[in-house]
Amino acid sequence: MSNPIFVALDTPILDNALELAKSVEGHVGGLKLGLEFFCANGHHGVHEIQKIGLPIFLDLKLHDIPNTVAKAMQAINVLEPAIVTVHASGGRAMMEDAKAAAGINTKVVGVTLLTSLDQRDMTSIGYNGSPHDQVERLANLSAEAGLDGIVCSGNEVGAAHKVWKDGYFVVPGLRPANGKAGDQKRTVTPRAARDDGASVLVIGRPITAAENPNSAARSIEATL
Ligand SMILES: O=c1ccn([C@@H]2O[C@H](COP(=O)(O)O)[C@@H](O)[C@H]2O)c(=O)[nH]1
Repeated sequence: MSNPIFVALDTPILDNALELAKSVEGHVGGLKLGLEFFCANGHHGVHEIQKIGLPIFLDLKLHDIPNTVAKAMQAINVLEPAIVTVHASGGRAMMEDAKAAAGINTKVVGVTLLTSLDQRDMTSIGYNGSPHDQVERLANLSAEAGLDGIVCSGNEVGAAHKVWKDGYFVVPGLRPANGKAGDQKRTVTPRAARDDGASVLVIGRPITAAENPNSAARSIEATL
């Protein structure tokens, strides 16, 4: 079994991202770069991180009209990311065009409901139903649009797996037992998410904000 942990290198400073990635490279299976890093460092930054030799997950959460998202996808194909995110709430046509524009070896996954949102937040933005309902609805739509999988919290990944047997499930919002949730509202442990069928475990601050990121990554890996 390959290591499912993708560490989230959430920093705008390239040297810090490189240092973090090198400090944990033996204990993670991939490196996730998000908006903070990409806006500050662009393609050059991604190329530098790629030199470490681990798969790159570009978590750009694209969300716009289909034409714009497809063009953005074409513009990042040269980086050959292993995984790219789009917001599933962008709709079926947007997801279809995103997948059609992506490179053959890139998995395109749809963000269903951010792990920083709970039932109360859903109601305030006008979504009906529970987080489970929303994740299932957007998992079905993502599958119909031809995506490879979804992003959801560990609370829903088991149910999503049942409705999409061969889907690819990316799970952030992970916290070791007694870990600080911070801005995350739907959290589970990495082990629970793995047991419920997560394909990728996205872990940021529990590793990157630890006093010793290498030993934090090692001890999380040991729980899997
Ligand atoms: O629903 C989502 C989608 C993406 N993320 C990203 O995952 C990491 C989580 O970082 P932590 O420090 O482990 O909380 C971060 O890069 C988010 O942008 C998410 O948390 N939830």
